[in-house]
Amino acid sequence: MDRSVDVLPRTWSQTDPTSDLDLRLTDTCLRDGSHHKRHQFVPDEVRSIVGALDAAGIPVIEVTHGDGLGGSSFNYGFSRTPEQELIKLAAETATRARIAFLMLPGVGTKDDIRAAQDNGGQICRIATHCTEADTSRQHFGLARELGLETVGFLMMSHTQSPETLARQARIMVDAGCQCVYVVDSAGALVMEGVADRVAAVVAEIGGEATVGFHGHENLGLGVANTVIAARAGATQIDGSVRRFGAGAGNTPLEAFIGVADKLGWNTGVDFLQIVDAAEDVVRPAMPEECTLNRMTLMMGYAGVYSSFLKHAGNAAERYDVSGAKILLEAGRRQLIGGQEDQLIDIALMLKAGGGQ
Ligand SMILES: CC[C@H](O)CC(=O)C(=O)O
Ligand SMILES: [Mn+2]
Repeated sequence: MDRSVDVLPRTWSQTDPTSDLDLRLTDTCLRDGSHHKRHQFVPDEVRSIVGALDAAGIPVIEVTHGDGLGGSSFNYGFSRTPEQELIKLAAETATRARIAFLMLPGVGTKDDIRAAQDNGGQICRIATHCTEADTSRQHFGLARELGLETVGFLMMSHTQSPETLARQARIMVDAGCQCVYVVDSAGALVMEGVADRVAAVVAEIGGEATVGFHGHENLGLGVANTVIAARAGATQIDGSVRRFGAGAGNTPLEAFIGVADKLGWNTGVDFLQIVDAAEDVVRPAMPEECTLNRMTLMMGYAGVYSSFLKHAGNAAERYDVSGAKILLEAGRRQLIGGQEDQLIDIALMLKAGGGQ
């Protein structure tokens, strides 16, 4: 059956130099969505989500604790099902998709990478704060030695200039990274800010490695930012079906796929199938929709790491202070991943009448 749908007239895109892009998509609802789910995925959810995304043609599916390999802990929240078990299930379920896993140096270890590969993971994504790429060297080295495909994540990219990001991307590529992502962890970037950063990274590493973009929806710009990232040269694109991710969620992948169809870009994903998967398979696994609200908007506005949302909400409730004010102060302090405990510090300061 021909499932193609009529798309808008392409008056503008006919003159667009990027009108025939081949993009490789990664769905991250089983990793970034783990933050939203408080790391409570169960095997049946992984089976059904991987089955549906794989059938629709999503080429890469990321599965890990939200904070990456080894993230299940008191600090970040314990996984209901061990992540290695979920990676194994995902790999057994996928017929075409490759399974990716994430690790943050210092949270996971090299042994975790080995175990993830033994369980069927094929793509090793190493995430560092965007000024700390040098901490990823040994992990890229090991991943390449093991024959894994490698991806680097420069998190909180809004905090640094395009030139700094390009230099950090160079460190990752020299260490063995095959694709560097500009990661808008806080959903704080506004279109040109994405384009400039992606373009600078492409100028530095293009020809040796590809460039990716990972967006968050905190200012409602996930799809727009991702489109402009692709126009600037990003060929690997992250998103989460139904936005299932931290903060207000990730770039909604099904919406991006529809937009890509209209622009004549190739994703290899069947739009009608992915829309059904979003509604019938992914949504039921979500505790609630990922929405724009006071807290998530504040994250984008103040530039706060999306995975802080639940931690800030917990601190606000526990100390009976404004969660939005906690986030504003977290943005002012430019907190980075691993500093979740400072959210409690901020809550206590607000409770004592400080920072009001
Ligand atoms: C804790 C890792 C983080 O969630 C990675 C990521 O998706 C991001 O920085 O946006
Ligand atoms: Mn993310």
